[in-house]
Amino acid sequence: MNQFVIETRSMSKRFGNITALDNLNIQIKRGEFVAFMGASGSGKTTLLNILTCLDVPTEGQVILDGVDAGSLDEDSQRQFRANKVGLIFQQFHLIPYLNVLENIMLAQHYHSVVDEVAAREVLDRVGMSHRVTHLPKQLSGGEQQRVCIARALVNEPPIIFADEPTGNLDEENERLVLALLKDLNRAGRTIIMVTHNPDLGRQTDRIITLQHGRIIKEEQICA
Ligand SMILES: Nc1ncnc2c1ncn2[C@@H]1O[C@H](COP(=O)(O)OP(=O)(O)OP(=O)(O)O)[C@@H](O)[C@H]1O
Repeated sequence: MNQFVIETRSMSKRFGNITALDNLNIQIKRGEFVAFMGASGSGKTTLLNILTCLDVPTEGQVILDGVDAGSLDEDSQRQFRANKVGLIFQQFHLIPYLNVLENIMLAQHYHSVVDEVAAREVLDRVGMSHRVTHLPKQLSGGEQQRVCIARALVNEPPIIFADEPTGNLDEENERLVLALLKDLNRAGRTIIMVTHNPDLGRQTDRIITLQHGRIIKEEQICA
């Protein structure tokens, strides 16, 4: 098996005459926890969109779990997202009129089969089993993010993408969410996190800093 779960080869993305990503060669090992950092407009979101098959590069290759993403049709891209990827967002994106348990079961429904026991188990893992019948608006930001982590986990994806996962949280919840991500990483999941926060970045294995769509710095973090 290829040791890299994600690889980009001379990959660029242009929007008209704007170069959002410029000739990127990135290799992420299975089980790594990597932080992408960089100022606003440096290309982080564009990169995440491409690595999750929501967008395609203009040039170069993206190899996802050994498969050339350029060779995937739309259906296979959807399957890749459903089977391999869990997404955690800054803005949570929970369905407001579904309760906590239903939000998790909806993610199961889109993936395969609905299994209430498994849904409750994953909520237990993030410490949210006492809030299953609450609506998202009845939860604090930290609690909502824990539900999002449960939703990202419920289908057991090998790769988790977290886009500013603590951007809307206070320090205590930031610590809690990061601890959860670290636990998942220790359990073998690859985690790719976009963050503006250098303190968070330093708690991963590696920080890759982008500027104007290029890598300007890579730091290996020693625990
Ligand atoms: N759909 C688009 N059309 C045109 N230009 C775009 C599009 N998406 C992104 N860009 C441009 O590409 C560059 C990179 O944007 P991107 O959103 O990836 O940056 P970012 O690092 O995620 O920024 P932020 O931290 O503010 O979210 C910017 O110059 C942006 O204006």
